[in-house]
Amino acid sequence: MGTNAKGRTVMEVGDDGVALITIINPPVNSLSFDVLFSLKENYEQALQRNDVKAIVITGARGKFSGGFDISAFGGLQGGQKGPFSKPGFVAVDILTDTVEAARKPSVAAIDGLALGGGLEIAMTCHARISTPTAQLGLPELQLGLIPGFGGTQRLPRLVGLTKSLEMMLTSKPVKGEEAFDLGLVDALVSPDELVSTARRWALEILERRRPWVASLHKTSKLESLGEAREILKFARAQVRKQAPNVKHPLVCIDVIEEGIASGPRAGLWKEAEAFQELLHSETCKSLVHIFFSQPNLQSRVKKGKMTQEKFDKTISLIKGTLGYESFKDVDMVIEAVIENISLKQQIFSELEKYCPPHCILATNTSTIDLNLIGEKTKSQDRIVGAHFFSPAHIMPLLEIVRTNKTSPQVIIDLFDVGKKIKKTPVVVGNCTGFAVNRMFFPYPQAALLLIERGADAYQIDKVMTKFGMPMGPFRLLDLVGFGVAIASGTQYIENFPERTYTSLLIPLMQDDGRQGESTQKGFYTYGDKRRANPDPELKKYIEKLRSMSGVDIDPKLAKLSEKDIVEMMFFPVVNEACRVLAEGIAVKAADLDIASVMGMGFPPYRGGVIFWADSIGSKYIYSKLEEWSKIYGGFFKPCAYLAERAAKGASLSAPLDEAKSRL
Ligand SMILES: C[C@H](O)CC(=O)SCCNC(=O)CCNC(=O)[C@H](O)C(C)(C)COP(=O)(O)OP(=O)(O)OC[C@H]1O[C@@H](n2cnc3c(N)ncnc32)[C@H](O)[C@@H]1OP(=O)(O)O
Repeated sequence: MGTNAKGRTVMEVGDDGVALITIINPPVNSLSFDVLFSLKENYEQALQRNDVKAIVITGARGKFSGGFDISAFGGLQGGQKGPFSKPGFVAVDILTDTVEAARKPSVAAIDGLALGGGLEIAMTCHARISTPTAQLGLPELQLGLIPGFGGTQRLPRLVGLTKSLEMMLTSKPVKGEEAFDLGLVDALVSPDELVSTARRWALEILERRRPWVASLHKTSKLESLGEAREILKFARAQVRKQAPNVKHPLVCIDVIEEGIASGPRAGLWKEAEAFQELLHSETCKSLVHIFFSQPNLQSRVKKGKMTQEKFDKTISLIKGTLGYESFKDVDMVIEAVIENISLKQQIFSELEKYCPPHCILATNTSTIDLNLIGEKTKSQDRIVGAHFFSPAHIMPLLEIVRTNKTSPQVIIDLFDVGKKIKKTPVVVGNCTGFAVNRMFFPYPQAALLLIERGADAYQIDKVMTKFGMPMGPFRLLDLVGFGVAIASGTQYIENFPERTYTSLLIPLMQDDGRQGESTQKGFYTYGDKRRANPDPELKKYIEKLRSMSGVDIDPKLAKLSEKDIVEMMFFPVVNEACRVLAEGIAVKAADLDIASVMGMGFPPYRGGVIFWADSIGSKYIYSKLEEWSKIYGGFFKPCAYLAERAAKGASLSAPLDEAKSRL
């Protein structure tokens, strides 16, 4: 997890009288306590030495710094004390009163990354020189925090309020080129000229041939207080709409406002206090857990819009064909036809005939057991699941499914392809639904169970989006289409009959020509711009269903609170996730957390399904499921894993010693 090396800075003083301080803490030169102490020591020494006229700060191996060492948050959250737990020690004592206020000028020489605390150090320097491709940003909000080393005060003063809000609230970095246009950096140079230019620049500042700017006191880019308040008001409204469940973006806006209204030093103190408080929040703990659970983050950081040129080039690489002739030279095939076992079996027999013997034969099935798909071939060592999530160009997860016959080389090659196409691959074992769909199959089923007994479909969807899901279960069923929902539901009925809730509502609606969004009618009706409108006719189908099945309205379910809905929707998901863990389909709980966030859109600030469940406690979840299973049947019955953890009062994520991993 994170950086284990403690890190340091080194200082070399050149004949030109410039002290070059280099941050060294691979792989991203994060700012551990040791790095910060060493930076402070070297800085103080540079200020004292008579042979030092100016200072340049840079990072080793082409990376300025990836920011504060995130792996140290755990210790701080656990109550670790030290100088850094004193609010303002770094932001005010070191960076503002020592570096920015120094009698000797400093310049930051930035290549690779200057993120979070890294950029905040650079902004306390009196100028910044960057390479055109470096990434500069304050991504702290993606960790449930706000910038803590003065970033909330200096960024608005360097790039203006609107742009700084955008950079902080979206956590997206800008490239050196854009940073130059914005005024965040003072010059762009190639990596081999970086340090020499920065040295010269620092001396020119000393000689007053370049401006000596303390960013904290710069005012030229700031709007008047009245205008600033309007911009901040608009930002607050946006944040309340887009992220209603988290408070740190609003805290960030408050802190920025304090600096504009009461002066930057007051802003620094407010920032320091707010940072300490947010560090201990559940949101921060959840998002840090997600950060360390994912194998590759850069795709998100780098994600940007595609240029027309890149689009044209990409499209030109795609070739269509109606036969198998051209398959003789391919290295990998990913089959993605509908969920029909005999069709898939036929395709794999044909692929085996036409593709070369080394070719990887992958299927994008979301539910069907791979052993069945490959049953009619002799190539079972090359058969693997490459399960992308809809919409595939947006959802970052790639579930790589292996059977006990898939060769390790095939897994490694597919993993490599996954990373190359900027997905987050997670290797899972083979079973119906694999890890993600299996864990989430109770999600729409719980919703169907509830509405048949009197709950309101549109309220359920609303509560789920309020909880942070991208959409509720009924909107999701409309999106995937009733054909797919019935096909995958059939897989669960056949494989897990004792706990699959069988509802005839969707077939009933389908018989009436409703297929979901594709026919503009499902649980919702759809007008222009894919807008989903609640449909009063839904009642008619539910009543018909009740008369067919004999299920009555349950007065309790007809007036569920939001908390009840969340629990009845997600505890069955947690229950199935426990089975997935117990069977070794996923190796560790963190894989299910990341898979639930990246594959199903579970809110990252809740840390993933298992992390969230552990914040509630296995005992409570078990007792609720047990209670509901007595009333509503096997769908809610808690599994043995959950029962055991609840009995021991143990967390669900603690490593499993008894169950053997299938991987
Ligand atoms: C007080 C301040 O305001 C507070 C802060 O500064 S909070 C920190 C702000 N910084 C960030 O949020 C940056 C987080 N890091 C990233 O976005 C990406 O890691 C990156 C863009 C720097 C590099 O991406 P990429 O090249 O894909 O490499 P990636 O696999 O993510 O990271 C390489 C390793 O560095 C670790 N790492 C990256 N940034 C780190 C950080 N700030 N602290 C500790 N470890 C970090 C990763 O966990 C990973 O470790 P691993 O190899 O053991 O899994």
